Amino acid sequence: EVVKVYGPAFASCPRRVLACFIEKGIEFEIVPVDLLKGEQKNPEFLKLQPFGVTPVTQQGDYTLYESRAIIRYYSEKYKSQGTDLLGKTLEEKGLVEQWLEVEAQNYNAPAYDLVLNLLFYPKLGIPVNADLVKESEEKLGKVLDVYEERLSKSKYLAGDFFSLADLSHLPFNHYLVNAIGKAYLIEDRKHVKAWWDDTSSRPAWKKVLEL
Ligand SMILES: N[C@@H](CCC(=O)N[C@@H](CS(=O)(=O)O)C(=O)NCC(=O)O)C(=O)O
Repeated sequence: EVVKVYGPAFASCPRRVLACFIEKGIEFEIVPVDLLKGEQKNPEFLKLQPFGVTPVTQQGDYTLYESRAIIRYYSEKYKSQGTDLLGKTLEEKGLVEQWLEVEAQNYNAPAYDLVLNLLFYPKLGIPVNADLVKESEEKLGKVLDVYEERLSKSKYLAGDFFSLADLSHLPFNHYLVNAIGKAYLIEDRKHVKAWWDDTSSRPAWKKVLEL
């Protein structure tokens, strides 16, 4: 049954879900939500997502929000098709969960603050918080130093297989490298760069960028 994805196809968290769906061959339909008009704060939308952010998914009468919960649920539901994104053994699954949490708890906030300040605020005429940009850049650099060490021993974050943990980084890595002039954070780290070059060249991710 087709899964509805509420959210703009350019936004990072909807893209996290779309990348998963394309890797898994899950049929979806995008329901646009105009963030610049603040549609995500409409009463209708808040009924779906009380925090007023995108994405939300609906399949039949099953509604889910929080992009990382969505990709975990659908990767499990459709584990027998498309790319295996969860790992095979319990130990592999544990490492996928660990690096998904590292992304959500350590990588996301500094990456999000950089993208918000350097990409979206200028478009919305909101002043850039230069101190926060500097702090976020330093914080993200330290996080990526940990990734560099891990990726010097392992092709992907959870092991020798591409997983949700790697996929979860695609949207913000893409903006760092291609939209806000912070490519050096990725490209000056040999193994992080190799990881980015490999994961961003996946056909599924290229399809997301065409949506
Ligand atoms: N934790 C949420 C975050 C979702 C989120 O912040 N979405 C942003 C867009 S983006 O970060 O994915 O680009 C949004 O809808 N922002 C609208 C708003 O903040 O009003 C998730 O992972 O789904």
